[in-house]
Amino acid sequence: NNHEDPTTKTMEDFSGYPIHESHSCISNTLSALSVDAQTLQNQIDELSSLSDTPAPSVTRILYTEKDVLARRFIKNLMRLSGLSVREDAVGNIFGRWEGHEPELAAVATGSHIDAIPFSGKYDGVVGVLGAIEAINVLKRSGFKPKRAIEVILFTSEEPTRFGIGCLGSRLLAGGEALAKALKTTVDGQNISFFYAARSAGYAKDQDDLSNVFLKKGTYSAFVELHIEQGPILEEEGISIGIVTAIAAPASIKVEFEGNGGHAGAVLMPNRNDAGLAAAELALAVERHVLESGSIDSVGTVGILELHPGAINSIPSKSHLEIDTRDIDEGRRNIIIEKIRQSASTIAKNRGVRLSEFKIINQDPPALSEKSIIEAMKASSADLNLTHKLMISRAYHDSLFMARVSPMGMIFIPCYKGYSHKPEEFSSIDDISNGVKVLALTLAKLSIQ
Ligand SMILES: NC(=O)N[C@@H](O)C(=O)O
Ligand SMILES: [Mn+2]
Ligand SMILES: [Mn+2]
Repeated sequence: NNHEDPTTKTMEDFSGYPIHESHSCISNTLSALSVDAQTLQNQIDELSSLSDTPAPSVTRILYTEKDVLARRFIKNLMRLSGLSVREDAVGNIFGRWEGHEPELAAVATGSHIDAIPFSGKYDGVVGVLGAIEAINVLKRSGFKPKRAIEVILFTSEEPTRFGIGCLGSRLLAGGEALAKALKTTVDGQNISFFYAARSAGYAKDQDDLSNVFLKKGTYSAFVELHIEQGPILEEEGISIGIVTAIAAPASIKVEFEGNGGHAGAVLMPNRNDAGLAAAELALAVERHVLESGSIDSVGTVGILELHPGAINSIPSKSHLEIDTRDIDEGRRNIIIEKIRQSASTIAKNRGVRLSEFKIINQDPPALSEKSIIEAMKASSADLNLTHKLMISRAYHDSLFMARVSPMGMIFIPCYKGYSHKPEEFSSIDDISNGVKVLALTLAKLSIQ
């Protein structure tokens, strides 16, 4: 063993990597990285067919029949890649490639396969199928990890069915409050979380989800590959985005109740219209966001429902769901307070009752780990791929994995930055570049 050789010693001190092991195996790996692009594209296309809406749109909601079929599809691919597969009580799925020092904390990667109504086939999916292919790439190159590498399929990154995003990763990160809340959580059809989970084969004999919580130090690093969901990389012709921070998301549920009544017979001065209260609040959300004076503040009313929802009946109830985000948590919280104030002012002015103003989640932003950013930058450089540092305005499971593990994210370009709609698209070349950077980054992190 060549530790006696002073020059080698310094290199090891300098890089912190055991020279012989790292550089040689990484450089060998580097030269042998080949992505099976056609197979990967076929898998993306096949998975997109497991949808409750017609192509090119994809709709795949948590614990539905299509979701269960898609989960089976992923588990098969994990097994085909020689990974040992396990699932937890809410359906987070783990595929493990054992390392030659299994007692060390593993390196993890992963994303989600659930898709909001009428969305595209790349959001989340690239980070799951791409992660499995990244392991295939490393295996093909003859690389042997020291730390185990795990691919995670996170349950319900999208908030569609039970109104809370990143349900699986929040629980992995020790979401006590969420575990408690899920005992009484129902979806829009009044189906309980546990009934739905059991119909999909999860949460068999228990509703105590504390065993989903990850033990501290389970992972030494977590890296997620994802489409940018913005136009920057495509516009600037850059291949790889290295995420330095993830914006802080929050969501609010609001309900107004008024008197309702006949659209013809009730005169305007005698109305307490819950629908107009909702409309006024929606515009107030936009105003308060713009008042922040920062381009980084955003606010969306993505759900606005009126009851009874009849053209000739004055809305007696209205339901809004508000999504507001910012990379500056303080600035976002000021917006939330302004929205709360407006809701009660509007209710008073219009003589309707503010029957609910509930903050569903109000999460802090997350910062990527410096050493992982360095590993992603070095991997991109090693692969001669242009790259830039950027922030994520969309949230991801990484936002919560950052609570229990050093975190990093790799972005790839997507067509016009489209996402959450059927026109969402990333080329297989861009996806393959992302898979290579992910593979090399996982290799570097797994020999640390
Ligand atoms: N990445 C992504 O689309 N996450 C969403 O759930 C979101 O709303 O940001
Ligand atoms: Mn999404
Ligand atoms: Mn996503």
